Amino acid sequence: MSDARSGSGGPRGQHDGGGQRRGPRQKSRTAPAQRSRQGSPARRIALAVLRAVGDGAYANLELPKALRHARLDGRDAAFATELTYGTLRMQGFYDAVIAEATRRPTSRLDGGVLDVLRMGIHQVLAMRVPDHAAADQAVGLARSVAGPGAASLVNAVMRRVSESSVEEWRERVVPTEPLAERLAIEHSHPVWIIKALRQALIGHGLATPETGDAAIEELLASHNVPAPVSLVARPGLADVDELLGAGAHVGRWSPFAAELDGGDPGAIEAVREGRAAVQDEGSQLLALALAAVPLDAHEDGSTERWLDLCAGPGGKAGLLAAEALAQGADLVANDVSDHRTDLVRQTLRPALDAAQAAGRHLEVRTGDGREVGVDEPERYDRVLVDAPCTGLGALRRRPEARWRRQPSDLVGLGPLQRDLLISAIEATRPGGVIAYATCSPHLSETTFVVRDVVKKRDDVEQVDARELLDQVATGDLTDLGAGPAAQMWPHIHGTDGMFLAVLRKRG
Ligand SMILES: C[S@@+](CC[C@H](N)C(=O)[O-])C[C@H]1O[C@@H](n2cnc3c(N)ncnc32)[C@H](O)[C@@H]1O
Repeated sequence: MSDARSGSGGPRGQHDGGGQRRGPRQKSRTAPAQRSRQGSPARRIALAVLRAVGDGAYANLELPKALRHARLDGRDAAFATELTYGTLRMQGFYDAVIAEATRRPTSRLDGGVLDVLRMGIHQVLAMRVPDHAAADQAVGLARSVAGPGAASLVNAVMRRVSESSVEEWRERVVPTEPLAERLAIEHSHPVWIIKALRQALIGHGLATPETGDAAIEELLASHNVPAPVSLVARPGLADVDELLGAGAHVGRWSPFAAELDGGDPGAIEAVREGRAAVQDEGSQLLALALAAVPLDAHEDGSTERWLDLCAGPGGKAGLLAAEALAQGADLVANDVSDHRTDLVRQTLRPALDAAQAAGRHLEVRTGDGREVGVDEPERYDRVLVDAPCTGLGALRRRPEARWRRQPSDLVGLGPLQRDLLISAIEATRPGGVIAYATCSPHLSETTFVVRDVVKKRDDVEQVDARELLDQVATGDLTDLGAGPAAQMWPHIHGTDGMFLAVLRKRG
């Protein structure tokens, strides 16, 4: 289930998520009065997912499972999706509203009741659900999770919240300064992320200290808008026209992209068969840029060998495999985790079949990427290091990530990212290229990693990743930063916040 579904009309209309618009054949098994007492199916699902996310689950995995299990689709599924994702995104703002309305910190509320309130407020302030319907349902849910006492508290809070508009609530709970604290409530992000992203906007050369405040505000706002569902038609396996015929429209940057305005991508045959997939366009461009770097042919006429060092779950490997097949190259897709390599195998299934039929070497393997440089020195022509990172560039797709991530995550990731890049360089033959990528613009995971590694070596030079991306893009791709690395941004390019640095090993 993609969050683009949530933007598709249903939840923003007069639908109240109570299942009242079901046709006679789709009747809920519970009677209307009982639905209100316990909350509608869509709301119960949203609450269950929020509770699971509170216990460490991922909304994008949990929600589709819950929707399938409850056999919810159409408008009810869209309602549950918007309710879940929207509530998670705006949690920071809603908690400020709840604290003001209850005159107590949210930490003093039961977790289930807090989630019920956040959901109820999202319906009233962001989904145009009638106040009485949102309140009734919230009361029903509160009673079922925490008993009658909680129900009357929720009733009182919902009534108080409904008395003011979202603008009035903003005026009441958003501080005018300092900037980070204002943005933290208004755009619902932790302060440390706001500060890090502002530094990243300036550090990558998109903003200056003078324009940084406006730029960070635009970026944060973009994280609260559901991301489009970008599809990739894997070259040689599917055609963009096939996706357009299934209702998608042409993508913005990638020659293999199409975009869905709504609906379930799994309903498209090419996606079901793995010939096409959901993939951010920035992600597509990174893989294409690495595949397109001009390289001298091997003197002995042997084929190129490509390596995807951190391949799981296989998004970029899917595109690299298709490009490798088209160019007559071999590819190894590696990941440290068995589970992730299983996912890569699934993603690459059609490409594995095609490679076998063509007599090409396409291998999926499990291994620690930090050891490849020692085990296979100078073996590969093109190496992708899509490094494990905080994912701060993909916050619009992972609504809970902003609350789950901690600054301490960077401490463990930094050495790993550097070791993986060093190993990739060791594994690359002289004259070959290494692409270092992250779906985070954080300077500690991007520029600083590349700078630290490059300054200690005399066998690599950085090439202009912006030019490479622009060459493979269908449109005029600008605003990628000061170079030679490239940084894409959701609020500028409509992609995830992908970083790419390309190194060439001296011949
Ligand atoms: C950002 S994800 C890669 C995404 C992938 N390239 C794609 O497009 O679908 C990072 C991956 O690095 C893997 N990883 C973490 N540590 C690793 C290591 N030491 N060696 C190899 N892979 C590692 C993780 O398991 C994770 O699958």
